[in-house]
Amino acid sequence: MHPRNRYKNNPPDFNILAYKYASFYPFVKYKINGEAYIDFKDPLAVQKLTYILLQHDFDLKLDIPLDTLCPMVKRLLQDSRSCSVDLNHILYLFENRLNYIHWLEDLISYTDDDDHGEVYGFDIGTGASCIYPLLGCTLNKHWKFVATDISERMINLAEANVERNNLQARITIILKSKESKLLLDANDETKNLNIQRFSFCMCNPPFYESQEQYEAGMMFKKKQSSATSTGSPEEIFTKGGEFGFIKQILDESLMLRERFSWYTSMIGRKETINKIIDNYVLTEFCQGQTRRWGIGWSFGIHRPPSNISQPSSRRLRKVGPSMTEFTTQWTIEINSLFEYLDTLFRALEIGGAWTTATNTFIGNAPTNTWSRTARRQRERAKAAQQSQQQMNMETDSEPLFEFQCHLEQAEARNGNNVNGSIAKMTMSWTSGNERSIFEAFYLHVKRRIEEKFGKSALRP
Ligand SMILES: C[S@@+](CC[C@H](N)C(=O)[O-])C[C@H]1O[C@@H](n2cnc3c(N)ncnc32)[C@H](O)[C@@H]1O
Repeated sequence: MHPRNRYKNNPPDFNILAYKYASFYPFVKYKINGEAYIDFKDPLAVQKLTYILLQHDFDLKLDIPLDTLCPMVKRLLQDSRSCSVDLNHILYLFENRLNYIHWLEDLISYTDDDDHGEVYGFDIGTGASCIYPLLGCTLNKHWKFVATDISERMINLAEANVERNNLQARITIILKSKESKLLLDANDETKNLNIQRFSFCMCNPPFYESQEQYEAGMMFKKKQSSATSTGSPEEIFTKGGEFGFIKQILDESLMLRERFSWYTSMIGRKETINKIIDNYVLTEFCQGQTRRWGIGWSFGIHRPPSNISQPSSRRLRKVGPSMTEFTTQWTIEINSLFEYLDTLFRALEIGGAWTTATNTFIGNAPTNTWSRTARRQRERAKAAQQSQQQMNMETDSEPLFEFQCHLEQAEARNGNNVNGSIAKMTMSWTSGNERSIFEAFYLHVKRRIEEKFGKSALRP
């Protein structure tokens, strides 16, 4: 939690809140030991708590229908499976919103934005609550906001919340169309804004691309939700998912450049981080006394080997991209390793072939067959007698990733004496979108080799 987050080491006290706010009192229950709690399966109770916290701690008044994305209610409904009180859980989403605002405060304190008296923020997709502009303006008296949304209903509700807090002079709300740019657009109301420079744009994008992606995401979560989502479709879904949304901000930033000091966005799905910032390369050019650096990035899926993507200087590697090659060696004969890997790749339904002249397997993974979750899903699909056609479709699509596995033989030595063989395996990621899937595959292969040849066969 951000060190300035007011809830750090200072969780809200239900007793005080119940005592102070008569409308909250009916929602507070007591355990035998006197501990106060609220029933998190009751959306009204959670919504009430949100309102009371905003009022008590930020002097903000909010009114949001339950079917819109109330800052905490939606997530709480998805996650709460028991009535037990977990204060960290209650505050989870709310605190995160505060964390985002405090992070922006930190970011712009390192630019000259804070010196100009007025700071302008741009909230893309402000939602019914208009929560970021309201919190931002309450915590920072010199901040102003432009807040947008594509839903007329959200815009009306957001405007009402701004008026409720008498912040119309500092928060401008603009209805956008789905087709228009996310930031400034010559064809909508943003063209009338007389603001030369925004200190930041911020965004809590709709995370998912489709109902299927949303359900798959939920399936991967360990704890299944029994409650249904209260978010309306446009809050949860967007074409291309959050990656598409953020990539659009990135594209627009290339045109707008310094009109915004910082372009920022919340990311809801960890794999999006890799997609956005993963495929870049960094190098150092040294010529005589002159030192220069080269940076390159790609929206494609090809992964250059580490000697090209990584700078050679160790110090610079800290800011370089993550490794695409992993090397391990064992004290075994190369032929034993070759035979075992050949069988293993077949069992894992890996496509590709060995180039025996170079001891290199050039392969691809059509589907994830190695993770426990994937195995369970496949078993379930088989049990549900998924049609053969569906199963084929899975394998006909683009592979998850492509890789090379190169084997080398070396002599194990003890001083000048040769006392065995070393087989060295280098696994390289050559193509694909998700680093984590390739890494999980590599770790699986490594573990299986160690299971087969025993721990004693580990690197000398
Ligand atoms: C996940 S909600 C976030 C709401 C609010 N900012 C919050 O954090 O509670 C995403 C919002 O983005 C809006 N939205 C979707 N596409 C948009 C677009 N192209 N331009 C602006 N807003 C958009 C949705 O209507 C929705 O209100």
